[in-house]
Amino acid sequence: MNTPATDILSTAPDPGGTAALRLADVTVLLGSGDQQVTALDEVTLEVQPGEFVAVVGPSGSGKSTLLAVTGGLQVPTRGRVHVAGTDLTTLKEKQRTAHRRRHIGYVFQHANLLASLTAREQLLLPAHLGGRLGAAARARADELLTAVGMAERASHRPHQLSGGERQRVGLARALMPAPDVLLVDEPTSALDRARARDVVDLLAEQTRAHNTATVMVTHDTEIMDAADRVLTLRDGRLS
Ligand SMILES: Nc1ncnc2c1ncn2[C@@H]1O[C@H](COP(=O)(O)OP(=O)(O)OP(=O)(O)O)[C@@H](O)[C@H]1O
Repeated sequence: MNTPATDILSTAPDPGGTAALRLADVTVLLGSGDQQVTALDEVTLEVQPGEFVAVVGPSGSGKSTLLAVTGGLQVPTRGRVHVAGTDLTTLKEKQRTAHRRRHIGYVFQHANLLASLTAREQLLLPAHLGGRLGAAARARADELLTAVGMAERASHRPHQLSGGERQRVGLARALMPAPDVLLVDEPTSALDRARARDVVDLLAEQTRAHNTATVMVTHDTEIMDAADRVLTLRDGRLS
Protein backbone atom coordinates (compact mmCIF):
# COMPACT_ATOMS: atom_id res chain seq x y z
CA MET A 1 0.00 0.00 0.00
CA ASN A 2 1.28 3.49 -0.85
CA THR A 3 1.96 5.91 1.98
CA PRO A 4 -0.37 8.93 1.65
CA ALA A 5 1.44 12.17 0.79
CA THR A 6 0.20 13.81 3.99
CA ASP A 7 1.92 11.13 6.09
CA ILE A 8 5.19 11.72 4.29
CA LEU A 9 4.87 15.45 4.89
CA SER A 10 4.01 15.07 8.54
CA THR A 11 7.07 12.95 9.22
CA ALA A 12 9.49 14.96 7.05
CA PRO A 13 12.26 16.70 8.98
CA ASP A 14 11.19 20.19 9.96
CA PRO A 15 14.33 21.91 11.21
CA GLY A 16 12.81 25.07 12.59
CA GLY A 17 9.12 25.10 11.64
CA THR A 18 7.62 28.54 12.13
CA ALA A 19 9.05 28.80 15.63
CA ALA A 20 11.87 31.32 16.03
CA LEU A 21 13.21 29.13 18.80
CA ARG A 22 12.93 25.38 19.11
CA LEU A 23 14.56 23.11 21.64
CA ALA A 24 14.06 19.40 21.02
CA ASP A 25 14.85 16.84 23.74
CA VAL A 26 17.68 18.91 25.16
CA THR A 27 19.66 17.22 27.91
CA VAL A 28 22.65 18.79 29.64
CA LEU A 29 24.83 16.77 31.99
CA LEU A 30 27.31 18.76 34.08
CA GLY A 31 30.23 17.53 36.13
CA SER A 32 31.37 13.91 36.07
CA GLY A 33 31.29 10.67 38.05
CA ASP A 34 29.47 10.87 41.38
CA GLN A 35 29.22 14.63 40.97
CA GLN A 36 27.32 14.47 37.68
CA VAL A 37 24.15 16.54 37.59
CA THR A 38 21.37 16.49 35.01
CA ALA A 39 20.97 20.26 34.65
CA LEU A 40 18.43 19.90 31.80
CA ASP A 41 16.45 16.72 31.27
CA GLU A 42 14.86 16.19 27.81
CA VAL A 43 13.63 19.76 27.53
CA THR A 44 11.40 20.54 24.55
CA LEU A 45 10.22 24.09 23.88
CA GLU A 46 8.97 26.09 20.91
CA VAL A 47 8.57 29.85 20.96
CA GLN A 48 6.90 31.73 18.12
CA PRO A 49 7.82 35.23 16.89
CA GLY A 50 6.06 37.80 19.07
CA GLU A 51 5.54 35.34 21.93
CA PHE A 52 6.68 36.05 25.50
CA VAL A 53 7.42 32.92 27.55
CA ALA A 54 8.37 33.04 31.20
CA VAL A 55 10.23 30.13 32.79
CA VAL A 56 10.05 30.00 36.57
CA GLY A 57 11.95 27.69 38.80
CA PRO A 58 13.74 27.52 42.12
CA SER A 59 17.48 27.95 42.55
CA GLY A 60 19.37 25.09 40.93
CA SER A 61 16.46 24.04 38.69
CA GLY A 62 18.43 24.68 35.48
CA LYS A 63 17.40 28.22 34.49
CA SER A 64 20.92 29.50 33.77
CA THR A 65 21.72 26.34 31.86
CA LEU A 66 18.55 26.75 29.78
CA LEU A 67 19.59 30.27 28.80
CA ALA A 68 23.19 29.25 28.09
CA VAL A 69 22.09 26.43 25.79
CA THR A 70 19.40 28.51 24.07
CA GLY A 71 21.87 31.35 23.56
CA GLY A 72 24.47 29.06 22.00
CA LEU A 73 26.95 29.64 24.84
CA GLN A 74 26.80 26.01 25.87
CA VAL A 75 26.37 22.91 23.69
CA PRO A 76 23.88 20.38 25.07
CA THR A 77 24.94 16.81 25.78
CA ARG A 78 22.00 15.64 23.67
CA GLY A 79 19.23 17.27 21.66
CA ARG A 80 18.79 20.09 19.16
CA VAL A 81 18.57 23.86 19.53
CA HIS A 82 17.15 25.71 16.52
CA VAL A 83 17.36 29.49 16.44
CA ALA A 84 15.89 31.24 13.40
CA GLY A 85 15.88 27.93 11.49
CA THR A 86 19.50 26.95 12.19
CA ASP A 87 20.50 24.12 14.50
CA LEU A 88 23.13 25.67 16.77
CA THR A 89 24.42 22.23 17.76
CA THR A 90 25.68 21.63 14.20
CA LEU A 91 27.71 24.86 14.05
CA LYS A 92 31.39 25.30 14.81
CA GLU A 93 32.15 27.78 17.59
CA LYS A 94 32.95 30.68 15.25
CA GLN A 95 29.76 30.19 13.23
CA ARG A 96 27.76 29.81 16.43
CA THR A 97 29.11 33.12 17.72
CA ALA A 98 28.24 34.85 14.45
CA HIS A 99 24.74 33.35 14.47
CA ARG A 100 24.29 34.39 18.08
CA ARG A 101 25.29 38.00 17.40
CA ARG A 102 22.92 38.22 14.47
CA HIS A 103 19.87 36.44 15.88
CA ILE A 104 19.94 36.55 19.69
CA GLY A 105 19.54 39.48 22.05
CA TYR A 106 20.44 39.12 25.72
CA VAL A 107 19.11 41.11 28.69
CA PHE A 108 21.19 40.47 31.79
CA GLN A 109 20.25 40.36 35.45
CA HIS A 110 22.09 43.60 36.28
CA ALA A 111 21.97 45.25 32.82
CA ASN A 112 25.78 44.92 32.49
CA LEU A 113 26.29 48.41 31.10
CA LEU A 114 29.76 49.86 30.61
CA ALA A 115 30.40 52.51 33.26
CA SER A 116 32.10 55.02 30.97
CA LEU A 117 29.51 55.06 28.18
CA THR A 118 26.30 57.03 27.87
CA ALA A 119 23.02 55.18 27.32
CA ARG A 120 23.17 55.96 23.60
CA GLU A 121 26.80 54.81 23.33
CA GLN A 122 25.91 51.48 24.97
CA LEU A 123 23.61 50.81 22.01
CA LEU A 124 26.09 52.04 19.41
CA LEU A 125 29.19 50.24 20.67
CA PRO A 126 28.78 46.97 18.67
CA ALA A 127 28.19 48.95 15.45
CA HIS A 128 31.21 51.11 16.27
CA LEU A 129 33.44 48.08 16.90
CA GLY A 130 32.16 46.42 13.73
CA GLY A 131 32.82 49.52 11.60
CA ARG A 132 29.08 49.94 10.91
CA LEU A 133 28.42 53.13 12.83
CA GLY A 134 26.41 55.11 10.30
CA ALA A 135 23.20 57.10 10.18
CA ALA A 136 21.07 53.94 10.20
CA ALA A 137 22.60 52.67 13.47
CA ARG A 138 22.22 56.08 15.10
CA ALA A 139 18.60 56.35 13.99
CA ARG A 140 17.83 52.85 15.30
CA ALA A 141 19.48 53.61 18.65
CA ASP A 142 17.39 56.76 19.03
CA GLU A 143 14.23 54.95 18.02
CA LEU A 144 14.83 52.17 20.57
CA LEU A 145 15.75 54.57 23.37
CA THR A 146 12.47 56.39 22.67
CA ALA A 147 10.57 53.06 22.66
CA VAL A 148 11.87 52.18 26.13
CA GLY A 149 11.23 55.70 27.46
CA MET A 150 14.89 56.68 27.73
CA ALA A 151 15.24 59.31 24.97
CA GLU A 152 15.65 62.10 27.50
CA ARG A 153 18.36 60.23 29.35
CA ALA A 154 20.32 59.16 26.27
CA SER A 155 23.38 61.14 27.40
CA HIS A 156 23.40 59.78 30.95
CA ARG A 157 25.97 57.29 32.15
CA PRO A 158 24.94 54.21 34.21
CA HIS A 159 25.70 55.84 37.59
CA GLN A 160 23.25 58.60 36.68
CA LEU A 161 20.45 56.09 36.05
CA SER A 162 18.17 54.11 38.37
CA GLY A 163 18.17 50.30 38.33
CA GLY A 164 14.97 50.23 36.28
CA GLU A 165 16.36 52.78 33.82
CA ARG A 166 19.51 50.69 33.39
CA GLN A 167 17.37 47.67 32.58
CA ARG A 168 15.51 49.74 29.97
CA VAL A 169 18.82 50.65 28.34
CA GLY A 170 19.88 46.99 28.52
CA LEU A 171 16.67 46.00 26.75
CA ALA A 172 17.13 48.65 24.03
CA ARG A 173 20.72 47.48 23.53
CA ALA A 174 19.59 43.85 23.19
CA LEU A 175 17.10 44.89 20.50
CA MET A 176 19.66 46.80 18.40
CA PRO A 177 20.50 43.95 15.95
CA ALA A 178 16.76 43.18 15.51
CA PRO A 179 17.19 39.72 17.08
CA ASP A 180 14.75 36.88 16.37
CA VAL A 181 15.16 35.59 19.91
CA LEU A 182 15.40 37.64 23.10
CA LEU A 183 16.76 35.91 26.21
CA VAL A 184 16.17 37.59 29.53
CA ASP A 185 17.84 36.56 32.79
CA GLU A 186 16.14 37.56 36.07
CA PRO A 187 15.55 41.15 34.89
CA THR A 188 13.78 42.28 38.04
CA SER A 189 15.97 40.85 40.79
CA ALA A 190 17.58 44.21 41.59
CA LEU A 191 14.35 46.22 41.35
CA ASP A 192 11.56 47.22 43.72
CA ARG A 193 8.04 45.98 42.93
CA ALA A 194 6.87 49.02 40.95
CA ARG A 195 10.01 49.12 38.81
CA ALA A 196 9.92 45.36 38.30
CA ARG A 197 6.38 45.71 36.96
CA ASP A 198 7.42 48.52 34.59
CA VAL A 199 10.32 46.50 33.20
CA VAL A 200 8.33 43.33 32.64
CA ASP A 201 5.42 45.20 31.02
CA LEU A 202 7.95 46.88 28.74
CA LEU A 203 9.41 43.50 27.85
CA ALA A 204 5.96 42.23 26.87
CA GLU A 205 5.29 45.37 24.82
CA GLN A 206 8.65 45.25 23.03
CA THR A 207 8.30 41.51 22.33
CA ARG A 208 5.16 42.32 20.33
CA ALA A 209 6.52 45.49 18.74
CA HIS A 210 9.68 43.75 17.47
CA ASN A 211 8.19 40.29 16.95
CA THR A 212 10.89 38.60 19.03
CA ALA A 213 10.54 35.15 20.55
CA THR A 214 11.24 36.10 24.16
CA VAL A 215 12.23 33.73 26.95
CA MET A 216 12.58 35.20 30.44
CA VAL A 217 13.85 33.07 33.30
CA THR A 218 13.06 34.19 36.81
CA HIS A 219 12.13 33.05 40.29
CA ASP A 220 9.90 36.14 40.66
CA THR A 221 6.37 34.73 40.42
CA GLU A 222 4.74 38.16 40.84
CA ILE A 223 5.64 39.27 37.34
CA MET A 224 4.44 36.15 35.53
CA ASP A 225 1.12 37.54 34.31
CA ALA A 226 2.88 39.75 31.76
CA ALA A 227 3.94 36.62 29.81
CA ASP A 228 1.83 34.79 27.24
CA ARG A 229 2.89 31.45 28.69
CA VAL A 230 4.43 30.45 32.00
CA LEU A 231 6.46 27.25 32.22
CA THR A 232 8.03 25.69 35.28
CA LEU A 233 11.50 24.24 35.48
CA ARG A 234 12.06 21.74 38.27
CA ASP A 235 15.15 19.53 38.55
CA GLY A 236 15.92 20.21 34.89
CA ARG A 237 12.47 19.25 33.62
CA LEU A 238 10.22 21.77 31.93
CA SER A 239 6.43 21.57 32.29
N1 LIG B 1 29.84 23.24 36.32
C1 LIG B 1 28.94 22.50 36.97
N2 LIG B 1 29.25 21.22 37.37
C2 LIG B 1 28.34 20.46 38.01
N3 LIG B 1 27.07 20.87 38.28
C3 LIG B 1 26.74 22.12 37.92
C4 LIG B 1 27.64 23.00 37.26
N4 LIG B 1 26.98 24.19 37.02
C5 LIG B 1 25.74 24.04 37.52
N5 LIG B 1 25.57 22.81 38.07
C6 LIG B 1 24.35 22.25 38.69
O1 LIG B 1 23.36 22.17 37.64
C7 LIG B 1 22.06 22.46 38.17
C8 LIG B 1 21.41 23.59 37.37
O2 LIG B 1 22.16 24.80 37.59
P1 LIG B 1 21.67 26.22 37.03
O3 LIG B 1 22.76 27.20 37.34
O4 LIG B 1 21.26 26.08 35.61
O5 LIG B 1 20.37 26.51 37.94
P2 LIG B 1 19.55 27.89 38.14
O6 LIG B 1 18.10 27.48 38.13
O7 LIG B 1 19.98 28.89 37.17
O8 LIG B 1 19.97 28.33 39.60
P3 LIG B 1 20.01 29.83 40.26
O9 LIG B 1 18.59 30.35 40.24
O10 LIG B 1 20.51 29.55 41.66
O11 LIG B 1 20.97 30.63 39.45
C9 LIG B 1 22.28 22.78 39.65
O12 LIG B 1 22.00 21.61 40.36
C10 LIG B 1 23.74 23.14 39.74
O13 LIG B 1 24.26 22.83 41.02
